[in-house]
Amino acid sequence: MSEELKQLRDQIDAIDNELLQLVSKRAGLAQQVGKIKKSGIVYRPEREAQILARMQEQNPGPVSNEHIKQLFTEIMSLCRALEKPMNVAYLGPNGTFSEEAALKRFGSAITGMACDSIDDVFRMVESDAANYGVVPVENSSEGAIGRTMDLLLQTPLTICGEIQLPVHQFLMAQQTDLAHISKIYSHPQSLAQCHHWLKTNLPHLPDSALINAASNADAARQAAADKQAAAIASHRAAELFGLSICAENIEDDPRNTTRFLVIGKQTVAPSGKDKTSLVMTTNNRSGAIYTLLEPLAQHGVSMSRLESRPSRTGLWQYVFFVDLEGHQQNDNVAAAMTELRDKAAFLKILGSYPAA
Ligand SMILES: O=C(O)C(=O)C[C@]1(C(=O)O)C=C[C@@H](O)C=C1
Repeated sequence: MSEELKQLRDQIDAIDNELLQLVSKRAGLAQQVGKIKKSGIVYRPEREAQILARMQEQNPGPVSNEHIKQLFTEIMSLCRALEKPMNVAYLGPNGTFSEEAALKRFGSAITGMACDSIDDVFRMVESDAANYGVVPVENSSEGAIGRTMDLLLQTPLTICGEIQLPVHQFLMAQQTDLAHISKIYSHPQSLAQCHHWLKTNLPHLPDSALINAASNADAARQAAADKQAAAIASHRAAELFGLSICAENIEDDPRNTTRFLVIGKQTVAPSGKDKTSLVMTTNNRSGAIYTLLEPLAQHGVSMSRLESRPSRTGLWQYVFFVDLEGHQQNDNVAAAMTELRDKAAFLKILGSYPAA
């Protein structure tokens, strides 16, 4: 070993020793914080969001902000687990984007609970079998996930956070020669998201060779059992099922992103950069939606999302899902909510939480 290499490695060893001492000291402090928390609620999304924002602001480089965020998410994950172990439910099986979203937010020091359906994720949290749930709510190219929105309307749970996950799709099979692929399994949304790529790169495949699977991970499982089949799924699914990657990032829109919500039983304090989600109905008079949006404009509250869903209680009646900038404890949002309560036929605040 050259003298220069040895000196550099000696410095890295010394820094690792210091890092270990610092991480252990931090974990000890988190344990003390855990003992002070009388409510028993360990996870504080607003505090974690503030720490991550500060670390990214102060990041001197050369490590990217994305990697700094991952590193500190993982540090907080292990500190949290020392305060109290946490169960997080998500749409399974393992290897789905929902699992990836859960790990992105909570880090790896959690017990993941893969559920069979979005309904089951809600049920697990409602019955206290899981502390939190992670559910998809919208995709940038395919739109809203209707089932999640319908369940949000009924549930007593609150939204405690959001996760934006860039969705990269991979074509995977037991071998990498595209000419040998005679069918492709995937979730219908993923097949739709890769439509153009499939037509261009696998023109020999008829539409009947594109087979719907219950999830992308299930697609990977089926491809692992059939030499002529491929699957479109996440990179993690390829690892889990021992498949080779034939093509990467095959989604038609490279900005393709899915937004997930964290659902739980707590109200989250303001972080300084928050969102508030609510659902409301009009009294069905002409101009009624204008009446509902007017208080927002008057109090200078910006709306980042407006989505309508059939109400299921009457033909051509709708419920409106609205995301606002700000926390319900902020003066302008609170004032707009007070006015909205008078004007809306029904209003439910789903939660305020740190903006992703
Ligand atoms: O500050 C707290 O409340 C802590 O419990 C510490 C800590 C952390 O590791 O910094 C851990 C869990 C919480 O979600 C927030 C922050």
